This record gives sequence, structure tokens and C-alpha cells, in this order.
Amino acid sequence: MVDVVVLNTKEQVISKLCEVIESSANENIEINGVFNIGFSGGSLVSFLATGLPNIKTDFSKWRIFFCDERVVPEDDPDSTYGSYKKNLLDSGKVSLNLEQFITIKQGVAADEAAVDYAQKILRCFPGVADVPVFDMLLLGMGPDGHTCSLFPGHPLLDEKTKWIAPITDSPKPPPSRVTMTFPVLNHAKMCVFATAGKEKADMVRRILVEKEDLPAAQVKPVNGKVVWILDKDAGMHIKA
Ligand SMILES: O=C1O[C@H](COP(=O)(O)O)[C@@H](O)[C@H](O)[C@H]1O
Repeated sequence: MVDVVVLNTKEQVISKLCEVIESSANENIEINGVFNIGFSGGSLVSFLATGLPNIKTDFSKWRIFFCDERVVPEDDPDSTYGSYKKNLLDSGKVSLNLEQFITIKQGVAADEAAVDYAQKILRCFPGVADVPVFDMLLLGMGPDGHTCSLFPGHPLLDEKTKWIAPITDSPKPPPSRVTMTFPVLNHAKMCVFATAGKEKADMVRRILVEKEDLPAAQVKPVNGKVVWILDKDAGMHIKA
């Protein structure tokens, strides 16, 4: 099931995104006592840094994973964890602490980081039979249609068994990354794309109107839903 919401401004996209997060967090905390959420990098960092301080939730029950991460030191500007630390945690506006972030191992190559990260995830989902079911995955969409570090035409699109895969030839720098794979994305309860800006409009059209088989279009959780929250620039080709 795919829901598409087009709003006037980027600020409204951020508000809607955070409203959806708040509702899912509080529902999952009430039922399971924990909220397992995946963050992506890129433009989402500033969206969450702006919006999350305004939501009402018990942040102490959140467990935060990375939908993908760049294999770089945490203090490198390309580190997604480093960006959240700097822009979200260091602001002191949300009561999350570093221990709630499930991060990749430092100082190792992508293949070792991927194995280690998958083991860390497994420890958070004890007894998982098949793949972990995340409550919510916040995804980005690059102008080429990639999501996580799953790029158009890359063999990783066909990964069927690993939850987390290394990639060392990412066409977008930096080349070395780890990423959730489609088996994980497509078992989440909810995947949310929040996208703003006219530079994304053509790709939004190709994915949501033309239904081209690009990576972001392959996010189709078997028992969950996908929500696209767009501003009017990104959603200019979407008919009301
Ligand atoms: O490289 C990446 O790009 C995507 C999209 O980023 P955006 O800035 O175009 O929103 C992001 O979702 C992913 O986490 C990141 O590693």
C-alpha cells in the first residue's frame, strides 16, 4: 500500500513526517515497549534535526538504526551517525543518548562492518526467524532513484539473503558503505520517504507516475505500507 501526500512547503513536509513518526513511535512503545526506527542520511538529517524536537514521545524507548551508513570515521563530515550527533544530539533538544544509536564498527573495511552491524541488529531482535521487522524506516531518494545505498543497476539490488550488505563501489561518494537490503526494507511495518525540492521532481515522476523499476520504487513492504511525503516542488508531476 502506497500513500502519497503533497504539501506546499518543505516545512510542512517536516511537520507531517514528524507527525507520522510520533504516532508510530507512541503506538509501538505502547504495544512493545520499544520503537525500532531506521534513519537514513542526506537531506533527512536536517529534516529530523528540525522536526524531532517538537514531537511528544518517550525518547528513552527509541532504538535507532541506520538504513545505510558510510564507512568513514565518525567525525568525518560524510558519516551519517556523525551528522546526527552534531545536528540532533549535540543540540540537546531531544533526550536521546548515544547508546540508543546502533552504529557501525569503526576502523574496519565495509565487509567486516556489514557483518558486525548485522550481528548488532540480530542482538536487538532476539529470536528473529527470518528478517527483523523494523517499526519504521525513514528513507531518502537520490536524484538517480537510489535509496539507502542501493543504486540503479547495482548487483546489490538482487541481494536476497543478507540483511546488511557492504558496498565498495558506490557511484555516489564515499564509495565504501554498508546498507540495509530489500529483504529488510520490505519487511518493515512502515517505510517513509520525505522529499523536497524541484531537483527531485523528475525522479518522483518516474517512480510514482511512470512506475519505473528504480531502487526507491522497489520498496514494497509485504505486510506494511509506504508513505511518500512531498513538497509541491518534488511533487509537481503528481496529479491530485
Ligand atoms: O547517499 C545517500 O543518499 C540518500 C539520498 O540523500 P538525499 O540527500 O538526496 O536525500 C540517503 O537517503 C542515504 O542515506 C545516503 O547515504
